[in-house]
Formats: sequence, structure tokens, C-alpha cells
Amino acid sequence: MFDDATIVAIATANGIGSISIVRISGVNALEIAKKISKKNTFQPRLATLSYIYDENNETIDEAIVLYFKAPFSFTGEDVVEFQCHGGVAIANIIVDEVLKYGARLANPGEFSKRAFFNNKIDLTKAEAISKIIEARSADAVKLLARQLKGELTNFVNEIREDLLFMLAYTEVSIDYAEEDLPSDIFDQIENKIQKIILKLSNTLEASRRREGMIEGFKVAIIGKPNVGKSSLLNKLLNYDRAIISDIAGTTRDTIEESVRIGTHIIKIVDTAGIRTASDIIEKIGIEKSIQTINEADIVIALFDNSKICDDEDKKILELINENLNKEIIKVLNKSDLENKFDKSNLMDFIELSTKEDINPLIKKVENFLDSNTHSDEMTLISKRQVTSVEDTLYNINLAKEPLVSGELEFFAHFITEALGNISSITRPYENDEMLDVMFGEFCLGK
Ligand SMILES: Nc1nc2c(c(=O)[nH]1)N(C=O)[C@@H](CNc1ccc(C(=O)N[C@@H](CCC(=O)O)C(=O)O)cc1)CN2
Ligand SMILES: Nc1nc2c(ncn2[C@@H]2O[C@H](COP(=O)(O)OP(=O)(O)OP(=O)(O)O)[C@@H](O)[C@H]2O)c(=O)[nH]1
Ligand SMILES: [K+]
Ligand SMILES: [Mg+2]
Repeated sequence: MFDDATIVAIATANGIGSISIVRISGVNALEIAKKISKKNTFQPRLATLSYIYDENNETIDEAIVLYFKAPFSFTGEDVVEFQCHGGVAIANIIVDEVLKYGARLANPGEFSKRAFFNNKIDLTKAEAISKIIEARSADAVKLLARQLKGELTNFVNEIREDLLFMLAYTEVSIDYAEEDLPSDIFDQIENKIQKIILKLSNTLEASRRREGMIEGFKVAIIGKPNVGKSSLLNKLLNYDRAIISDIAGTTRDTIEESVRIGTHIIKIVDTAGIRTASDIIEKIGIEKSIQTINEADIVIALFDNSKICDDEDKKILELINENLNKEIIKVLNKSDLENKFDKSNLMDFIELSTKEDINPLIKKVENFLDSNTHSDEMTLISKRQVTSVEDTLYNINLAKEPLVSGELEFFAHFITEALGNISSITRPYENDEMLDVMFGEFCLGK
């Protein structure tokens, strides 16, 4: 799975800062540390101030050395950290010295990979660490920290236990006479299955809703040409990102930009106007809008308050009515002009002008994001985890019928499959290639 080389890397970001950390892991870590510090010994887990020397005995830096004795370290191996002065030069010189004593440079994610293979972390924790490093909002960090603490691992273990329980009783009843079993055992199993299905479905649903917390929620602006979609985008971004003009059809393609709203980072998508010019273009335009609506967490449907509500607006209102389970905010723009839009059929809406104050809209978006993020529901944080839960659910659903009809071998087969699916979330044993890909995506030095 990995060689037994001692590995070294700079653990901190490349750039100017007050302190940098060089980390060594492997059997020779302590030996190398003694050599470059000229110390005879390091007490585990005690910060020791020491000079660091190069091979010609010239002093490189004054650093804090931290020794973690195996197995009590992040990787489970002997680990030594040099907390040296920051900047780009010193840490690189220390790495070069360490390499001279026989260590090699770590590959991206190699420290975490070793931690995984030494049973220090499972995959949910590894994924959480990798995503925490890239997280851009406090919300994302808090959500990921829950997984770091083992929330998903516990969830997986509970389901595993239930599945193993079912499997054990099924095997027994295949092999032995029924009278040895509790009489209501299959009712119990059916009950458990229903509960697991609910638990997994809820988790998938909650994760889908909260996907945006990590990558950024998507907010799409739709509407017919010239209602002011790009004007709204620019106003939300606070700079002139998109071209604005009074020519209908100015925006030809979707524009996507990130911006902070409250504590959230969101992606705003400005779309080309939905037209009804000719049949074929109408179709393409509407299909594109449907796609945009599907991909968005929030849709801002924009109308021109200074014009009467025409067929094109009605088409968009129809689209909205087909997507009632989406968060759709209806906004009447250009309210600084004389209002002509018929509001009698609109349930709730915000009237504003992108030339004036758009705070009511920002507040509404922020409230929705807040309500979506402050929740106790557990969230899956990667496509890999979602796929595993979907596969588990698929096999458990397949197991229901043979259970009812008493075909216990089939039931056991599907439950065994489900067990493999759910277990792969924390520890997929048979898939080395996947692990290489996953850890390869980590930062250097992680
Ligand atoms: N200086 C430093 N800071 C760091 C890290 C690090 O490696 N070095 N981390 C790196 O990601 C994170 C902390 N994660 C860590 C996880 C486990 C152990 C560790 O030594 N575990 C031992 C002892 C456990 C204990 O004392 O409770 C073990 O698991 O046996 C260290 C850091 C963030 N901050
Ligand atoms: N009076 C007034 N004019 C506005 C307002 N918002 C936008 N406009 C004007 O409306 C015109 C169209 O604005 P855009 O932002 O380009 O509209 P769009 O919806 O992106 O248009 P397309 O990309 O062509 O679909 C421009 O001339 C804007 O200056 C507003 O609140 N009040
Ligand atoms: K325009
Ligand atoms: Mg535009």
C-alpha cells in the first residue's frame, strides 16, 4: 500500500508568514531530527527549542522541535515537526537537509494516507480534513468539524450493526428450525428495514439541500430579456461584472460568480433571458431555464414592474408553478418607474429597483440560507459518500420483497450487498485505486 520510506514535507502554506512547519514521518524521523539538531534525545510530545544545522555545521535557524513517538502521532508512525521561522527560504532548506539524510518528499495526501492505513483516521475523517482545508466559510467548517468528530462514522456503524443483526438471524433461520427463534423476529426485521430506509432517505435529502454549504449555494437569476438580471448580478457583486444594456439579449451565456451573503458564500448565476421569439429558440431557452432552476438552490425570478405582465412573463410564472418545492423568490424590478405589472396573481413578491436598494432581497436570501444551515441533520460531504448511501438504499429496497415472501437466501444476499455499500463509507478494503485517487487530491504536506 505504501513503502516504508521516511517522508518529509512543508505542512504550512507557501508564502510569507511568521512560522512554517516541516513535518517528517517514518522510522528514521527521530534519527534525522537528532542529526540536524545535534541533540541526543527528544522527549515525546514536549516542545523543545533547538538550533537546526546543515551538514557543514552551519546554523540554519532556531526552531521548536516536536517529537510524536509511534503510534501516538497523526500518522501512527514516528513524527517530528520543526516549527521554524516563516517565509519561503528556511523551511525549504530544512527539507533539503532532511532529504540528505535519506528521507524522500511526501506525495500529496501521503501523511493522511498513512494515518488511514495505520487506522488513525477513517475515510470520513480524511475527507473532512481535506475539505476543511479548502473550506471558505465558517458554516462549512462547522459542518465538516462534525464529520471530523465521527458523526458519519457513528451513523455508519449503527446501520452496520442493524444489518448484521438481520443477517445473523436470517442465517440462523436458514440453517435451523424456526422454533429456535423469537416468533416475531421477521416483524422486527421488517421494522428495522423500514427505519433504515427512512434514515438513509432523510440523510440523502438533507445532504442534497445542504450541498451548497461546502461548495457554495447556487442562486440563479431568471427572467425574460431586459428585466434587469445582469443589473441585479452586478449590484449583488458590487462591481460591473456583466454587460448591461437596453438591448434585449445582451447576456448570451450564463455567468457565474461567488459572493458572500451573511456568513454564506454563494454562487450567483446570471442567465440569458428566456425568449419566445420563435418556436425552436423558445424551446432551447426554456429548456436551459429548466436546467438552471434544477441546479439552483434558490431561484430569483425577475420581472419588469414598469411593463404589463405579458405572455413571456406568464410562461415564467408557469415554470415557477411547476417547481413549487424550490425556493423561488419573485422580484419586480424597475419599481423606480411607473408600476404597470399586474400583481393580482402573485402570491408574495419583492418590489425593488437595482438602481436603488436591494437589501430586502439580500435579507430574504440570507434568511433562507440561515434556515438551511442551522440544523441538526447529518450531512454527507462528498459525492463518494452520497453514492455509497444511494447504493445501500438500493440494495435494502431490493431485500424487502424476498423478506416478505420468505426467500431468505435472496434477502441475505441483498443485505450483504448493502452491508458492503455502507461499510465502504468508512473503510473500503478492496479498492486501492479509489484510495490513491482520493488521497492524491489532498494538498501537499497533508
Ligand atoms: N503541529 C500540528 N498541528 C496540527 C496537526 C499536526 O499534525 N501538527 N494536525 C494534523 O492534521 C491537526 C491536529 N490533528 C492531530 C491528530 C492527531 C495527533 C496525534 O498526535 N494523535 C495521537 C495522540 C492522541 C492524543 O494525544 O490524544 C494518536 O492518535 O495516537 C496530532 C494532531 C491540526 N493541527
Ligand atoms: N429604471 C430602471 N432601469 C433598470 C433597472 N434595472 C435595470 N434597468 C435597465 O434595464 C436595461 C436592461 O438591463 P440588463 O441588466 O441588461 O437586463 P437583462 O435582464 O440582463 O437583459 P438580457 O441580458 O438582455 O436578458 C438596462 O438599460 C438597465 O439599465 C431598474 O431597476 N430601474
Ligand atoms: K439587456
Ligand atoms: Mg443580462
